[in-house]
Amino acid sequence: MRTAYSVENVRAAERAAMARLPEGALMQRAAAGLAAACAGLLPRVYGARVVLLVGPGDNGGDALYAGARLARRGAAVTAVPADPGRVHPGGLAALRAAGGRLSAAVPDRADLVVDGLLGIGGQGGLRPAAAALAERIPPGAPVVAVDLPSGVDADTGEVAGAAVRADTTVTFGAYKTGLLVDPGAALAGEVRLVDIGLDPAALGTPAAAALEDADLPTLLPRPGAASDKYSRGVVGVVAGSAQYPGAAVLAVAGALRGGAGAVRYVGPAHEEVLARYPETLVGRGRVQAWVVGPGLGGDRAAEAAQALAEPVPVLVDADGLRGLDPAVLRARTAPTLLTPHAGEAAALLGVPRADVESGRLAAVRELAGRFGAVVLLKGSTTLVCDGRGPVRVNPTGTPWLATAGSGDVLSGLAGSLLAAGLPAADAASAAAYLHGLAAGRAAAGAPLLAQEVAAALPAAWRAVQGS
Ligand SMILES: NC(=O)C1=CN([C@@H]2O[C@H](COP(=O)(O)OP(=O)(O)OC[C@H]3O[C@@H](n4cnc5c(N)ncnc54)[C@H](OP(=O)(O)O)[C@@H]3O)[C@@H](O)[C@H]2O)[C@@H](O)CC1
Ligand SMILES: Nc1ncnc2c1ncn2[C@@H]1O[C@H](COP(=O)(O)OP(=O)(O)O)[C@@H](O)[C@H]1O
Ligand SMILES: [K+]
Repeated sequence: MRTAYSVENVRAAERAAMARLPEGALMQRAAAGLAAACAGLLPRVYGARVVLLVGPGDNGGDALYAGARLARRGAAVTAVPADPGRVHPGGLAALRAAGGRLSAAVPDRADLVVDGLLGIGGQGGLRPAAAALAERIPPGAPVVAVDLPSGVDADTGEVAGAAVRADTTVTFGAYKTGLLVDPGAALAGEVRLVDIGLDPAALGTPAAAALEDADLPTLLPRPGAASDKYSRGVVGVVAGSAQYPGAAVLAVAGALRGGAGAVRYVGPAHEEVLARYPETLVGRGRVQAWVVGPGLGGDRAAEAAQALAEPVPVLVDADGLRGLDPAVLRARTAPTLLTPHAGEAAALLGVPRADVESGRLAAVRELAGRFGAVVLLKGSTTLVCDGRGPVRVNPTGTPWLATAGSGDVLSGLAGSLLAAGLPAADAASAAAYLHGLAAGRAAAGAPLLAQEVAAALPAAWRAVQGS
């Protein structure tokens, strides 16, 4: 599990480390890691044109000390301060002593740009002087962000106004939440973590976590020698309509690949479902989890209400989410998993869709709290929140997944894992992980059909089991 921490917790761990280390040691470690990463990105350090964008705080200090190291190896280093009256004095002296120079304007050409405008001390959108420098980055120059791309909120990934788009982010001591969640994650590029000697215990509880391949084998169900189809779990799928029969087929496809022992389909599209998947049971009966919503069409609160009245885990998606009553969900004893995309989340919260897109972390937390449910918020970074532990951020996937029906496959898959007995947050995050992995493999750089995501699930499952 890759864990990320709040600024408050990172600051606390830094204070604890600083108390036992000589002054400036942490910044020197950060600068050494940063300089090494920059050197690795340059074909040759000697003679390379390196531009440092330098903010007024310690983030600028890191950039200046790293610049000094590169200058000592023969790079031509130019530092451009956002505020010439506020520059880290020690860093500036080090850069000057190493032969680096200061400039008021961003040079037109650079082999590497180091963004040291703002780190975890950034508040709100970039102020005009910093924004002006960010906008002057020479096109095509690789950009390395120091700790996080300036303009990205470290705790939420939110961006208010201008921000730096980095190819690589070198972050210190611990991942910050904003590096995992869009839009911040998309601006961070490849994130590298430099160990500066923070005590993991001093970091406290993570704010966010992302599964890795190695986490999956312990989460995914595996039938034992004595298993039968019922003990593996039966998942019921209430999906599809005359208008959207395909949603039923796709949700059943996901469910069949998800580890339950049997899939029971309830709805009008049974002929289409059976034609494609004769393995499916048809009609109501006992289940260990319900999936309600994909392709139901219109306002179908009644279907959702019927499933929610049973004391088994229920996943509610798509049309099933309309008009959901928080009081009904809060009164349930079995887990509820909601899987909205940004538009559905906005409708549930009564806010514009753009607010959810720009504040995904806040939205998923608010939904989980308000509905007393586990919430999987779909999108470019899928988030899972159970209202208690760290928010899970899904690291797999591809923009090719933004194709009709792929969410139906995800619902079936997650519901199947619920039926197999996984806790709702684990079912949701494991499903999102496998779904994204399968999509990436199946797309391989070309347009993707939702049914191909379902077909690629077994290979994704095998791949993580072998990790
Ligand atoms: N602590 C440690 O042990 C270690 C810390 N390390 C490094 O320190 C970084 C944190 O440094 P930091 O605390 O000095 O904050 P930083 O990110 O440089 O920004 C603060 C400055 O920016 C300004 N400012 C704020 N918002 C702004 C905006 N929107 N637009 C424009 N300006 C804005 C703000 O101005 P003020 O509000 O005071 O007027 C203040 O002057 C951290 O990310 C890591 O890189 C590493 O060396 C490892 C060891
Ligand atoms: N830009 C994107 N990058 C990666 N994945 C995406 C992106 N946009 C959407 N997705 C994923 O694609 C799926 C779309 O689901 P959904 O919106 O419910 O579509 P549908 O209702 O057509 O099935 C979700 O798993 C979502 O996380
Ligand atoms: K930065």
